Order: sequence, then C-alpha cells, then structure tokens
Amino acid sequence: MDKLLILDYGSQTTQLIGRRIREFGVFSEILPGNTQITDELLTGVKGIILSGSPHSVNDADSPEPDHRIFELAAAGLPVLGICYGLQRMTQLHGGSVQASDHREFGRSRIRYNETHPLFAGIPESFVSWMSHGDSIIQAGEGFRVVAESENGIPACLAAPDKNMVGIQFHPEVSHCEHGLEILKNFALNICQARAEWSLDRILDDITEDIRRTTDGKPVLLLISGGVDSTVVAGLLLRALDPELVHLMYIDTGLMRLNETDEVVRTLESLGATHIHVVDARDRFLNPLEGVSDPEEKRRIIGDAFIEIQQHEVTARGIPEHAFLAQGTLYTDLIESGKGVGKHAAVIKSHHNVGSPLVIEKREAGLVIEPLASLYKDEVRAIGTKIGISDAVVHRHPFPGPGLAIRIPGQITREKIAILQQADDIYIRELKARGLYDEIWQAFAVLLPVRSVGVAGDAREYGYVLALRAIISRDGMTADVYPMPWDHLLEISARITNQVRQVGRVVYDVSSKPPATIEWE
Ligand SMILES: Nc1ncnc2c1ncn2[C@@H]1O[C@H](COP(=O)(O)OP(=O)(O)OP(=O)(O)O)[C@@H](O)[C@H]1O
Ligand SMILES: O=c1[nH]c(=O)c2[nH+]cn([C@@H]3O[C@H](COP(=O)(O)O)[C@@H](O)[C@H]3O)c2[nH]1
Ligand SMILES: NC(=O)CC[C@H](N)C(=O)O
Ligand SMILES: [Mg+2]
Repeated sequence: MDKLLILDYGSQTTQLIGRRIREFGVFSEILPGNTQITDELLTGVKGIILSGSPHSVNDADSPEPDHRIFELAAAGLPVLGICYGLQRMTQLHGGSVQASDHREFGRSRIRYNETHPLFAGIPESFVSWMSHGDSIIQAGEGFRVVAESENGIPACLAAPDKNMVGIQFHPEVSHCEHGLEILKNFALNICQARAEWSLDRILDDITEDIRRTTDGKPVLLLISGGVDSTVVAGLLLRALDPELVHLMYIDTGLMRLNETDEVVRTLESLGATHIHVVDARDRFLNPLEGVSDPEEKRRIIGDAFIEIQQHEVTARGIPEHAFLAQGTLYTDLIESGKGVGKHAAVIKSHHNVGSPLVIEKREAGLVIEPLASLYKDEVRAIGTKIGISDAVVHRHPFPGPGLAIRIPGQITREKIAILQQADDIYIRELKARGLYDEIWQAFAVLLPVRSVGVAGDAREYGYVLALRAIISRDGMTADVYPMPWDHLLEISARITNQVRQVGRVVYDVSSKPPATIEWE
C-alpha cells in the first residue's frame, strides 16, 4: 500500500497529522524522528513529513532526522517540514533559525506570493494556525520564501528542485483554514500517493493476518466490555472458528449496574461459544476492605487481576500454547514510548492487566494485537462494520479499576450499590436527552462526605454525589462539558428522588489539567 512516513519530533499534534492523512484515504505511519531510514522502511513510501517539536533546533541535543532523507528528496521523494520540521530543514541547508521577539501562537493570517502545488485551489490569503517561538531568519540554500504571515514572518519555504517544502503553520489542526486541502495537495498531488486506505481493505488485512498468525491454534482474549476489547472479540470470531476463541471476562464487583449481563449478551450475539465469566467479586472486594489510599487501592486491584488471570487460565483448561489477543491501539503504542516525546510523569499507576501473562506470551511470540495500527475512531468504525451494537461502539471509556476509583476513600458493598444506581440513572438520562454522544466520558462519583438535608419534613443525612462530564480527544487533557443548566437540575432531582441515600448532587467543573478525569 502507498504510504506517507511521518517522523515525530514530539509535537502535541503529530498524531493529528497521521489521522488527517488517513481521513482522505492515504495510509500513514509515525516513526521516531531520529529513525535511521533503511531501504526496508521505504517500501511503499511516497513522501515524508517532518513534524513539529517542543524542542528548538538551536538546543544542543534536539532530535535530528537521518540526513539520507535529503538525498532521497533530491532524488525525487517529496519531503514536507512542519514547523520544527521546516526549521530543521532550513538549518541543515545553511539557513538560520532564531528565537524571535514575535512569537506566533494560535490564529495567524498568511499570504502566499507565488504559486506552489501545496496551495493549489486555495485562496491567496487565509487564516492558518501557528505555535512557534523560533522563526526562519535566513532561508536555506535553494529555498525561497513562498508565503509570509501578517507579521512578516516566513510561513512557507520551498526548494522545488530538491522536492522539499516546509510550512511554519500547522495544517493538521482543525482551526487552520484549508489545512486538510494542504495535506491533500501534498499527499495526492505532490507525492502522488494513491488513496488505498479504507476500512474494507484494513478489515480484510486484519482478518487475513489473524488467520495466518494463529494458524489453527486457540486464542485467549481478556474482555472488559469496552470498545477496544469487544471489537477484537468480534474480529477474532469473524476470522476464526469460534471453537478456537476463548473470551474471559472478570467480574470485579466494581463494574457498572448490570454490566456483566450486558457483556455476556454482546459476546453471545457475536457468536462466541467459550465465554468464561469469572465471578471474582470477593477476590477484589475483600482485600479492598478498609483501604483508603488511592495508590494502594490500585495496587490491590492490579495484583488481583494478575492473580486471577493466571489461576483461571489453568483452572479452565485454556491450552497453554494459546495466543493472547489484546486491544492495543496505535495511540497506546506511541504513548508508551515509540515516539521521542518527553515521557509523562506517573500520575496514577494504571492497572496493567496481566503483566506476567503478557510478558510470558510476548516472549513466546504468542501475542496478537489486531488494532495496533488504528486510531480509536477507526476502531469504532470497524466495530460498526462488523455488526457490534452502537451501544458498545459509542460507549464511554471505563477504567479497569472501575468504581473503586469513583468512591474516594474506603469502599463498601453498600457504597458500590448506591453508586451503581446513581450512575445508571445519570447515564440513562444523558442518553434520553441526546447528550451522551456529545460527551467523551461521563460518570458519577460517590463522595466520602455526608450532608444534612430535609425530605418529607424530616431530617436526612445523605451522601454527596458528584457528576462529571468531560470532552476530550484522547483522555490526556479534558475540558468540562458545559452541561445545559435545566438538564443538570432535572437529572439531579431524578437522582435524589430515586436514590434515597444520596442527599445532594454537585457538578465537577474542573478541567484536566489541573484535575484528572477520574477522582483517584
Ligand atoms: N473486567 C475485566 N475483565 C477482563 N479483562 C479486562 C477487564 N477490565 C479490563 N480488562 C482488559 O484490560 C484491557 C485494557 O482496558 P481498557 O479500558 O484500556 O480498554 P477497553 O476496556 O477494551 O476499552 P475502553 O477504553 O473503551 O474501555 C482491556 O482491553 C481488557 O483486555
Ligand atoms: O484502563 C484504565 N485503567 C486505569 O487504571 C485507569 N485510570 C484512569 N483511566 C482512564 O484513563 C483516562 C484518563 O484518566 P485520568 O485523567 O483520571 O488519568 C480516563 O478515560 C479514565 O477513565 C484508566 N483506564
Ligand atoms: N511547533 C513547533 O514545532 C515549534 C518548534 C520550536 N519549538 C519553536 O518554538 O519554534
Ligand atoms: Mg475499559
């Protein structure tokens, strides 16, 4: 398949470049910015994009591309530099880049004063989106300034003889006018890449790949009922004889109301025969009794997951040589260090389901990850295509530790039951009011606080419930969902009327950062 290679220097928007390009049907792959470009890597590659970066090209150890890229460009392989990518290109060709007094962040009108295929079909002047402190002071050898910003700063430079072009702005950001057209012009016209990426094509490839890799051996999938693992289940059942597919769901006792029944129904509807529902409620809840420290709770849950998996795989006679399937996404891989961006600090230890099992299987070459080249929205589209219900496909993410991290402080079975009920009302109301799909994630949190109220003329001493609803792209940052006031009031009244133990409802208006999405 034809593809574009994106070299990542750690920009916040590198991922977006990739998905925008896929949006018009060209396959793209993101690699660390300093990757050595071998002939093997170049198979199918029709063009290269150098991303932006938090670094400055003038920093001592800022990342650099393999210089072979420029030889390849001169020989006919187009290269596009975005922001830092352009600055690097300029500097490596004898130009100069310096920190400028006039930094440009956000919207900036630019104008091009000569035609370039990158701007084909685009008005001479439009509003771009910028995010830079350094600017090009002197063009590199063979480069010409094609466009400037309203501040007189070079916005596009091109070296047509060398097949290189660079832009100071970010076409991948949705606020950049004509951004998609610019990327399209580069991919389809300048690189002549064929738009061969389609869901049907990917579905065929994945199916074929699952069959070839597993080669008649059984497969085990740990399934949570979330989008990713459910889509993997659907893909496995479609590609293989269902007799070979073992699905294991662990009921932690910390799931949402009726979740276990729903998961089982979904799996049955997908044609699964080996559904292992592990009732592990006591094995999670007993050791959690009396524990209030968030990290301690997470550790106990993580350990329980691991222990239960190991034990159940043996107890249920799942063959030792079975493959382990996982719902790893493209973003998971990049975030876990395939990129060169700075590593995030550990804010919370996300439960790592099955590490010893995963490690052991990985070492034996027995792990398959059919979604590893896909973004979440593509996974959703595939889910729909293979007949997974909208209810599952559009479900908000749910964390492995479940309700445990939505009950700050000590967890009791009573509190879990209260939260399940309140959360269920909240989510059902959001759906009924047409708000659910506008929100990236919504849930209720049962606070370890009681407050005085009055009901039927008598004193009540009930729990306080916090409602949370956020909008996000990937969970890394989040904005508060501006819940329409009348909806909020009505939902609050529903909850306090129907869940006796809840006496008061509050709405969480904190973004991430500084808060996180979950409360623990
Ligand atoms: N209760 C559970 N039983 C079995 N496996 C689980 C359970 N909870 C989590 N897992 C495993 O952990 C993996 C990671 O969970 P994660 O929440 O990131 O993904 P997901 O649940 O598939 O999708 P989503 O992000 O939409 O919730 C799951 O894909 C699944 O394999
Ligand atoms: O599978 C998971 N295991 C975990 O331990 C975990 N902790 C948080 N989350 C989810 O991750 C996203 C970001 O959450 P935070 O802002 O609270 O860190 C949100 O979508 C959270 O629901 C988890 N998911
Ligand atoms: N977005 C970018 O690539 C910024 C590049 C460089 N850090 C600058 O500030 O100019
Ligand atoms: Mg989940």
